[in-house]
Amino acid sequence: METTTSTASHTPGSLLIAWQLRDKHALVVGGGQVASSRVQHVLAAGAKVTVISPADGLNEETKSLIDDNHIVFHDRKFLSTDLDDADMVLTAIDDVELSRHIGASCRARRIPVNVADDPSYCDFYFGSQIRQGPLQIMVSTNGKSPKLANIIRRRIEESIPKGAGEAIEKVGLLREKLKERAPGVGGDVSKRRMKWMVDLCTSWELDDLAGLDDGQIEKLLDEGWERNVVPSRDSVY
Ligand SMILES: C[C@@]1(CC(=O)O)C2=NC(=C\c3[nH]c(c(CCC(=O)O)c3CC(=O)O)Cc3[nH]c(c(CC(=O)O)c3CCC(=O)O)/C=C3\N/C(=C\2)[C@@H](CCC(=O)O)[C@]3(C)CC(=O)O)/[C@H]1CCC(=O)O
Ligand SMILES: NC(=O)c1ccc[n+]([C@@H]2O[C@H](COP(=O)([O-])OP(=O)(O)OC[C@H]3O[C@@H](n4cnc5c(N)ncnc54)[C@H](O)[C@@H]3O)[C@@H](O)[C@H]2O)c1
Repeated sequence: METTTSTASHTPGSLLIAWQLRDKHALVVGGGQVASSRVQHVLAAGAKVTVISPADGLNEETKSLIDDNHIVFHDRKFLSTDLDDADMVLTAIDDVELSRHIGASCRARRIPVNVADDPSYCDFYFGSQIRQGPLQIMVSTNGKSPKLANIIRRRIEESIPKGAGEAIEKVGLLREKLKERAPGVGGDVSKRRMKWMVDLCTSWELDDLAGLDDGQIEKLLDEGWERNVVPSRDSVY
């Protein structure tokens, strides 16, 4: 009898988004190794971070994160009132019952929550992450295999072009200046801006974009944008 195999998954995936957490309140419950990784992730997103854990349960990394950053730290066990001003909750405690209780309370209050290692209580999962300046890459296996996410992430990391982060930074700067020269949303101005940016990004090498300084950015705009052409790298450098 013939059998068919399929690699297609019938369960849906997850929504991959870059969540803007700047100045929002992120509550981390726990102070061990997993908590320290969560704290680093939410700090990198510019969140206002609160950590709840008895001080004698903090590992060295979490301790230094608390010492070196603007983190509100409460040296005690979790209280339900801790959820009051939280925009996001991350639990990383070695108490499954309490973790689930916190997960369920967050759901009831519609606060997005991640309960480490307990997928059915998570509104979102963490993934294996790469950050190089403004470049952010996350590998998710949608809960199927965190270790493989880690391995695949390392391979991707090795293959990222060297100047990628710097190139993105410079193009970001250029786009800001371009929007100052040609402000407005939608319509012809947007169309022209987008076409010019696409042409520039596709015709220049990443390294050349990465090497742009402020003066060259101005030159690119004066001689390129204003004349509606994409100048060669050599004419700008
Ligand atoms: C990616 C990473 C991000 C991070 O946490 O920052 C992450 N787990 C990492 C490592 C890791 N976790 C585990 C191992 C042991 C080996 C293995 O099982 O593979 C290793 C590897 C190691 O330790 O080396 C055990 C584990 N994890 C979960 C369960 C429960 C279950 O599967 O039911 C169990 C079984 C517990 C048990 O058996 O008792 C659940 C989750 N772990 C997730 C994320 C979410 C899904 C991610 C995805 O979609 O792929 C999800 C669903 C929820 C969440 O926690 O957000 C980080 C790697 C970061 C990096 O190195 O780059
Ligand atoms: N997703 C992952 O990558 C991953 C990896 C390893 C472990 N885990 C899970 O994450 C959880 C935490 O792992 P860990 O290695 O950081 O644990 P850990 O034992 O090092 O730390 C537990 C922390 O919880 C704190 N804590 C305990 N009870 C508390 C309470 N009532 N209120 C506030 N804080 C409290 C302790 O002070 C301690 O800081 C475990 O449940 C583990 O299964 C997840």
